Amino acid sequence: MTPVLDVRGLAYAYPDGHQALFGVDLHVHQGERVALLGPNGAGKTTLVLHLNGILTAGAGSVAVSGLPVEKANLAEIRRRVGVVFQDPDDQLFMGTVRADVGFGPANLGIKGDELDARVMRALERVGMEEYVDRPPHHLSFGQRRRVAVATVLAMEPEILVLDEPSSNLDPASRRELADILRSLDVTVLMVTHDLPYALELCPRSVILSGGTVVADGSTYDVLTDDALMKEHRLELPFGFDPRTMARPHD
Ligand SMILES: Nc1ncnc2c1ncn2[C@@H]1O[C@H](COP(=O)(O)OP(=O)(O)OP(=O)(O)O)[C@@H](O)[C@H]1O
Repeated sequence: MTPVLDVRGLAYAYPDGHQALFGVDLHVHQGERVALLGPNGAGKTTLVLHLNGILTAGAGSVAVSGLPVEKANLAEIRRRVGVVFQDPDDQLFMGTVRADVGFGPANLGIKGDELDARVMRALERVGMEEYVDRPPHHLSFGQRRRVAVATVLAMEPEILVLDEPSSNLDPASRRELADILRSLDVTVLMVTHDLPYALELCPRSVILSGGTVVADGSTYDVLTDDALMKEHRLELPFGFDPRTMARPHD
């Protein structure tokens, strides 16, 4: 089966010469939810920026459902790969929630009732349909993050990539977003430092460290490998022990 996301030997140096990725391999199949973990500066954001062609591979390749991420395919790649950035304000810039969520599909030529239906469907999936005619800047941070997820869902992507989805959310909003993400029938790659969130949501975790993949396995196995965790500066929150938790993915 062709992976939804197929990263092979990806290497990248920033223009200043800093080599951020050294031959990364990552294959994600349809319906998987995968956490991308790793210490600060590991290269996680650099990797994510290659998935929808914001950065171009120095060496190696990235393909989404068999389509190479390259200039000629960027419009289609950006429809297939929905990236939810850490700061929702990077994604919301229109006067109303409706206009923001409809922006991407409208650019694909969708209009009228079909556009309205797409917008409402995406907002319903994140529980924000009541806010459709509100200005995004009047919403709370957690509500703006949900709308940012809806802007991406409205494109009906094949893979949803989330950068730190739980950051700055209160515990109830964090839980509600987890419920939303679990309910979506979409492949998910989630960059996070929130290890309990990774355990709760993602059966599989990949650790990126120093620009290379150093572990790829079940989230439970990764988080309970004390030597691996220590070596790559990953720490569980005080008092949190996966061994004593219900194992959500068994
Ligand atoms: N524009 C840039 N120019 C030069 N080097 C950069 C640039 N952006 C990032 N880097 C470097 O590339 C490396 C990887 O950075 P990246 O942002 O991908 O890490 P990260 O894993 O996402 O970190 P964090 O967890 O802190 O968000 C770091 O050493 C960083 O300093």
